Amino acid sequence: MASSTNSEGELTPDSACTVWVHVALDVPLQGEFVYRSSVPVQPGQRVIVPFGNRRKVVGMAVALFDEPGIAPEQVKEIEQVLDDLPPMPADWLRMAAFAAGYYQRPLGEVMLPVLPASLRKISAYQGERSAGGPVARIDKRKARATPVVPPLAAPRLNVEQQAAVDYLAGLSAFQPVLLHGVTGSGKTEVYLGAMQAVLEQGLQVLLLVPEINLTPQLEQVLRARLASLQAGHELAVLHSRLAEGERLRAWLQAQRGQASVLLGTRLSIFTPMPKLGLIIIDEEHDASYKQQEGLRYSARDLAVWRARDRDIPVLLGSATPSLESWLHVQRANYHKLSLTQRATTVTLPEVQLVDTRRLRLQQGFSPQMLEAIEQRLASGQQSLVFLNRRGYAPVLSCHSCGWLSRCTRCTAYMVMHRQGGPRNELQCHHCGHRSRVPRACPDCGDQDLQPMGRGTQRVEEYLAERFPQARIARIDADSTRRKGSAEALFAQVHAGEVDILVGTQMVAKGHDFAKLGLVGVLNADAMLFAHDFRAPERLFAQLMQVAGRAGRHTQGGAVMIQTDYPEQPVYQALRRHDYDGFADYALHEREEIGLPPYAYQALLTAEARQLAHALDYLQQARDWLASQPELAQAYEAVMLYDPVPLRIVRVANVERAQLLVESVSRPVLQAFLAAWMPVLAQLGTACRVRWQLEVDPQQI
Ligand SMILES: Nc1ncnc2c1ncn2[C@@H]1O[C@H](COP(=O)(O)OP(=O)(O)OP(=O)(O)O)[C@@H](O)[C@H]1O
Ligand SMILES: [Zn+2]
Repeated sequence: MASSTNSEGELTPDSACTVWVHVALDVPLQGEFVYRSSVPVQPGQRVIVPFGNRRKVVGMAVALFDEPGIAPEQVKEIEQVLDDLPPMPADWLRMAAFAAGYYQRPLGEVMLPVLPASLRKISAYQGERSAGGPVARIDKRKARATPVVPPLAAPRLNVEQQAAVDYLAGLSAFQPVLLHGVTGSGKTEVYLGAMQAVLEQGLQVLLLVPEINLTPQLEQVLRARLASLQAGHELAVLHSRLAEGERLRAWLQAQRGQASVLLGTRLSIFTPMPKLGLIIIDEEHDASYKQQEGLRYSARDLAVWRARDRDIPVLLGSATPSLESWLHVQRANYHKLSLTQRATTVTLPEVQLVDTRRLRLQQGFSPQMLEAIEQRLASGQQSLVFLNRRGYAPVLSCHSCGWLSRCTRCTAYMVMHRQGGPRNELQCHHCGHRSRVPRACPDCGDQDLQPMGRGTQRVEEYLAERFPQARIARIDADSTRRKGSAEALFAQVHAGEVDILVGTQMVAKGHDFAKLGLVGVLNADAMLFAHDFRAPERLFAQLMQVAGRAGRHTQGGAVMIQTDYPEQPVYQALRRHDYDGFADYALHEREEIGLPPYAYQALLTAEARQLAHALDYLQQARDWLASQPELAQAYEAVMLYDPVPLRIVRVANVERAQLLVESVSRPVLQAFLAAWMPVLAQLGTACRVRWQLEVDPQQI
């Protein structure tokens, strides 16, 4: 007799015989793998199985069967069932299955990589140092004591905030809510208010933020607020910079229902939370919610899916909502709540466009901007200079022969980075290649090599020269590489130890700087004419966010944007703080051309040593549909564009091309992609190219 299963698909305890198990493995092969087990195993349990000739891997049991479905003698035995955790819950398995289907990835490539690393490492379970497995080890270790935070009561909410909280507190079933609040309107207080109502019912809250850098400030507020509530509520924080042990601990707190609130970046969406009652997504428009490698999921979209599946409300907050969410509001799929006023000051900062066409700039600065910085210095306020380009100069050039610092491996320039004298470097921001700055031109030997253009380092250098009395700090990916350095820099700004802050988009979002009066934006036009159709939307959001850092706690905040194109609709809408106007304009344009959110896209990318091979692969993938009259008809609503090289076609000596797939119908697109995947895999092997398919690409 084969083993018997009860109605939940679990093995009944008395079954001693073999059971056949589908196991999802983190290998790039579609489908699950069949194993046998003579000990009880349940779906959602991790198992150690032999794979290939000698390897062993951790997999996830996803289903049990009475029959193997293939010749039983080919089926290998599960080596160990890991039972240091209860099986992953059913809703978690459903979400993983949905993500695998929607993003066209093998189930194992979804389920395993999203777990804390030690839960899927053989060495954590077997061998001398495994000591009962990672869960037992972490449970034995004492948690690092968290600083005790003095409790902080909520401020008196204003009318709009209170109305938003009241509405949210009245929800108990699935309902997506868009909280559209101007910068500094106190969206965080609405999150906290909504959260409190859910916590009082003994439920858990998942709060997603786009950036690690935003967690410390929010974490502090959250701790203080939780401390002021009656019941002892625990907060867990999850992001990718955590050490492995810390990550596992936070994950376990959430998974065991001990943490009432989980604050985290996009990967937290995959954390099991048994009592989940509310999901909040801060800065919902932010591109960081989209994972750019491996499983290319959108944490925002999965959050809405998860909320629907769990039948709970989901709150999306932003000063500049994505056009996707805005359209959902127009179509009445999402309920909209608005905060139209700033919480602490009466007015939004004045936005001034500085027309740079006829101006003489000094190191990129207009006289107006320099004067404004000077005035703020005199009055003891901070200024933020925003430039979305790190390094010293984007390219180095030889004035006598025209040599430029090209990367030998990419179709891109090497960026000059100044680290002092002989340590000055050229760095390729695409492949990571680094080299010394040459003393003389490699082509003609001339010693007069000049940096062209400017990045944050050079701006910082110039400002130090121009305002010797000012305390200047720079925050970008370079200045914050060491763990803790971003926190330290932000703390300096908050403490008022900085007069002028130079930064990239890292400083643009979310931060609540109390003494910041002026925001100056350099080189905004660079994004205006980018090829991506989302460029204006992104530019608008970014500038609106960075502008929103000004004058949050003092009157008279001001924003200066330098541009050669002041008449562009993006800038005009910014001047008026007119998100609605911009969104209507942009949506109208998208509808006319049939672009997202009015259409759905997927992007097939191919990589090869030679561009022709990549293009050829894409062309064959495209031709496949045309060659099947029946399918071509069934997928009439799917449009396959011509294969094209990427704008930066070569990176690290690999040539890249892409093919865009589009349809007005999401289900039709999904069905087509599922049918197309095996063809892509087959062609990929035949053409020897690396390929990947991205659903809902954010960058094209
Ligand atoms: N009701 C209130 N009374 C007094 N202060 C408030 C109130 N609500 C919020 N604040 C304060 O207003 C400031 C701005 O709030 P918050 O950072 O939540 O804005 P936000 O809407 O998230 O803005 P952004 O989109 O720019 O990040 C904070 O310092 C916050 O403490
Ligand atoms: Zn390179």
